[in-house]
Amino acid sequence: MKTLKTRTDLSALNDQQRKAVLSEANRLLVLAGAGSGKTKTLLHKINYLVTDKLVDANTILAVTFTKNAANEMLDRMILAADQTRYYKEFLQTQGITFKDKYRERVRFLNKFPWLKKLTIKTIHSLCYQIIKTDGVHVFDNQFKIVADQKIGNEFHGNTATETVKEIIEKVAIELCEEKAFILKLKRFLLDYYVDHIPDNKTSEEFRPEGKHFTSLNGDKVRSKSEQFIADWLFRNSIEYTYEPEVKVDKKVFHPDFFIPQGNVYLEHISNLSYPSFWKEVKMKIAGCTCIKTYDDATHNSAVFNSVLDRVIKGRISEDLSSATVLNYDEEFSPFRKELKRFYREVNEVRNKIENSEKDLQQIMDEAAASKYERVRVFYELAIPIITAFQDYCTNKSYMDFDGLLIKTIELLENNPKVRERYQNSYSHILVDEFQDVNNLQVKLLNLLTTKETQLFCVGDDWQSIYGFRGSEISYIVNFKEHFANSELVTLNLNYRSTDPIVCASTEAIKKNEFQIHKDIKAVKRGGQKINIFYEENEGQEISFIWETVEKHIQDGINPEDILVLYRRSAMASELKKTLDASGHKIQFKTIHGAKGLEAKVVFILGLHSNKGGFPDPWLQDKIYQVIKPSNYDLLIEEERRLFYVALTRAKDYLYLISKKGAVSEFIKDIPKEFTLLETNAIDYGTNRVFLCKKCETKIEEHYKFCPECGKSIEQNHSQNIKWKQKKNVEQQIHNLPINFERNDEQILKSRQKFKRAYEPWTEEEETLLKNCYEDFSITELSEMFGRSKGGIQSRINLWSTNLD
Ligand SMILES: Nc1ncnc2c1ncn2[C@@H]1O[C@H](COP(=O)(O)OP(=O)(O)OP(=O)(O)O)[C@@H](O)[C@H]1O
Repeated sequence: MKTLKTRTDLSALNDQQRKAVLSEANRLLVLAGAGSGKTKTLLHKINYLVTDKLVDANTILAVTFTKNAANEMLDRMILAADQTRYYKEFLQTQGITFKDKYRERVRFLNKFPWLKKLTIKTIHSLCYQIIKTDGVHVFDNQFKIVADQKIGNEFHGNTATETVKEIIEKVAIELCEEKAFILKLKRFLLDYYVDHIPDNKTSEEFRPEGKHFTSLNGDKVRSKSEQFIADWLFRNSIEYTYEPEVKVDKKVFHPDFFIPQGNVYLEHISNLSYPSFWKEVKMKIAGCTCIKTYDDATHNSAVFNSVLDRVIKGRISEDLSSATVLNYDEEFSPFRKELKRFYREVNEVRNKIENSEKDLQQIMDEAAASKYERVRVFYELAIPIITAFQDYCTNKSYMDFDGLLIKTIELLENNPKVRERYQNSYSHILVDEFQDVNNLQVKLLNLLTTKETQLFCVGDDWQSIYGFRGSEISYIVNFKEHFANSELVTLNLNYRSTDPIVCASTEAIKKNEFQIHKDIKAVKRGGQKINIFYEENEGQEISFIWETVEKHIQDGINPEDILVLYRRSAMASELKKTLDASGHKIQFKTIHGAKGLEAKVVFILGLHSNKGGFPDPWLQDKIYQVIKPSNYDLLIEEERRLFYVALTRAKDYLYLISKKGAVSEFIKDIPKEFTLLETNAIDYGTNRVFLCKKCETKIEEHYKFCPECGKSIEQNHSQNIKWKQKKNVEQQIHNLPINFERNDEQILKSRQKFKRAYEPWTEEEETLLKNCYEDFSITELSEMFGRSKGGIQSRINLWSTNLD
């Protein structure tokens, strides 16, 4: 590319990056893969605008998605401006706090006044400023921000002391003062989060055998009808015993219920009940009153209610109209986890409704028409909570993040003078992470720009991962249709990761249909292949990661340059505890939270196909489909983009953690040429499979030679032999008796991990260890013997010292 003389130093950019910086287009999309210098290009563009184009820094607005990204942008601008290199050294100082960074950032911004004039903000922060200044037309401008979590000082302390989650529970508690509501909520939690009644079966069909239905007072009963009776008794505050034992003539009977207040037994008759004639006769002889209800009546709950009113209430002397008031804490104390999940789902629904085109009434009508009881009841509970939440926030002058956008749009749409003022304020608008914009954000950008405004967007459609929060990947994929007369520059060199990581991630994402094809090349050639670990037994993954982390730290990698990523926080909790206890301060992040980050060593947890693994297309839940129908393939595509983001955080070493026999489809998508098989064998079905060390062909265990290159399995696959040897030793250890009876808490805990923790070594065990310890690593021995690594090592040390 012909180089144009510029005052800004653009020598650190490649041709495409420079083309983007120099472009005069009023609408430009810089489309790139991960690690290709999007942010770097955007920052050079700002420098170029101010230095070469003499644009007033006051009129430049750079929009980021997170506060951290805005701070990082500012830091990178300061680093470029600071010739003394002091700021670089400061940022590299170990242990500096967030506050230290903030103070130093402000000090440096004061040193470079033009930097201070720039507006580098999150989109929410920009809206906040607009509403604070001009929002009196649309809201109480003394409002406070309310967020899902406690937030820092982004809004100058103007934040509510309570979080969204706290308010949701608060208004729900108020609604629970009405008995019908609290009982409906409890019934919902019990049916769908405790008993897990599936959508596609009628309740009656659901596991008719065994006691699988939880009644409102927590008993497990055998059928939906019995649950109905138990619930009816509970609602009416009538005490009962479920399946009491009755002895008549040395025979024991178990009628369904005993109601002491009326001294009656109740037997519910269904086509699954055992013949009751004989039982009845015997009970009558014994003088017990036994009333019956029939399954036919249960098909209509109103009918069944009146049956119970008639047959039971008449026999009870006490006045039931003064039935007890139910207490929220008492009712839900055994179900806090389920309640938390329910509120989380209500909040997801609330967020989605705010971002959707539909209003509450429409959602309510569509939910009421759902053919699934679970969906109908969920909305019967959620809509009153969401309405009460909105009223509460208006009353307190609270605004949430989506509210900020909605009110700003309303303000700019309805007040042309205010809109023009903002349009004139910004001649250049630069947007980072453009792939994650949603309808509201694009609406806002359109309101802030005129034909003359330069809109410079950078993004990567492969990294669009906020569809679940309403972002629309189509804005980046169809940029030209949304922004007339736009131009496109593509960046296709990855500076971050090694060749196998770039190739593997590019191959993985290519499985998506909805994407823009890009030919990404790694600048760093060579590098270690991706390491896949297949866990065979519980706890192995922790040992593997622990040892690998230690190995990298010994090799000189800074623990802060090691990143553990996961789809859901629960996947990492055990590992985090273990590593924290070992004193290693490595970074743990959800993949969503790792956006924009990079690290030398990355582990991705939970890549298995079982429930709670990865991919996890949770939005296919029918509850969310009421707001916006989404098809399964598109949800998997978003999961795959999330996988791509995770893979591309790694600079040099990448470890994927999976489970033997339940390998995530995403791992199978990575071509074998980019992966390395370390500790365990892959289970592709019933046979154990190894990769030939010479040509990496899959070879089943029973093969004598590699069918591809002819390499002998016996010679080449010591792993295979070793595996058999290991199984043999494990079997022998398994057959040894456990001789130790102590049950201290610490020992029990340790036993969950190591079967023989604290048990004295027996002669047989010691002989076994002596025979095989040279063939295995300490970790393998620890797994085989069910003892800690320290325990094994000290045993071995003992003999070596004795030998000396
Ligand atoms: N032209 C270049 N020459 C050398 N290094 C570069 C160049 N462009 C970018 N880099 C380096 O590549 C790395 C990634 O850059 P940057 O963070 O700007 O990428 P990105 O595209 O925004 O990444 P992502 O979208 O994956 O978060 C950084 O370490 C950056 O310094």
